[in-house]
Amino acid sequence: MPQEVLLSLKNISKTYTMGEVQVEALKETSLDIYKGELLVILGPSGSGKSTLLNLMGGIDRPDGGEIIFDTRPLTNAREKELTLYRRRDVGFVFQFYNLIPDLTAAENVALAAELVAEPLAVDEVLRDVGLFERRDHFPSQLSGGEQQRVAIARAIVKRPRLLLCDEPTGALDYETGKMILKLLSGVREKYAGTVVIVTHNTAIGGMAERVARMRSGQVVDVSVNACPLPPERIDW
Ligand SMILES: Nc1ncnc2c1ncn2[C@@H]1O[C@H](COP(=O)(O)OP(=O)(O)OP(=O)(O)O)[C@@H](O)[C@H]1O
Repeated sequence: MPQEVLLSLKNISKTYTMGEVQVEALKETSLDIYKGELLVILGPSGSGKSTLLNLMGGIDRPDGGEIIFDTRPLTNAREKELTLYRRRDVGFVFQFYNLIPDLTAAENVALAAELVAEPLAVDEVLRDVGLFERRDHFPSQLSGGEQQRVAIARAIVKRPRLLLCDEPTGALDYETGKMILKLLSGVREKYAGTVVIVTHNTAIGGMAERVARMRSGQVVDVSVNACPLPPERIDW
């Protein structure tokens, strides 16, 4: 059965200008993301992974090319439309959690829930990530792994159609990193979402259904993983 495309990036370019210097972060590159898949994007530092993820999530706009979410073109969308896309359709998980420090775990999640018409129940999601008991703790009272679990809860409470994770294990030790990958895999199964993970850690590619590899601003290879491994079986 042909797979349906959720997000299509066609011939995307992005150049950053810093004073006199221009950095071509993406060079006419293309990638489709299928509905319901777990896609891992691998590449060395500076290859353009985060830039691509930010464009996917409507955080930034390309200089050239086309981005289509389902049937909606995002490339020339008005700012308001792009804001609604970010709020309703996309969940983000970043390397450094980005929680609001003076809100508790539950309040961080509840704030995100307010952005959408039909969120999941905050307490249910906190249970899913194993943090219900610590719902009234502030980020500074939580470990890195726990903060990342709150960040995942905050992302999925909106029931996003697309969950974008930028180096979600990058700041965590091996065991905690694996626990976070297991959690991402579990929430994806429970909520049947589409998940994209960007990382330089090639081992994480083992759990993906497809792996896209980036080099120097381009997706240079996309491969299908016939037997994705459960997160507990990957090693680095
Ligand atoms: N806001 C910005 N301003 C200027 N240059 C930028 C900006 N963001 C990214 N770049 C440059 O664009 C290129 C691609 O960066 P990007 O962060 O997308 O790569 P990456 O593969 O995610 O790298 P890393 O794994 O180190 O995060 C790099 O050369 C980077 O220095």
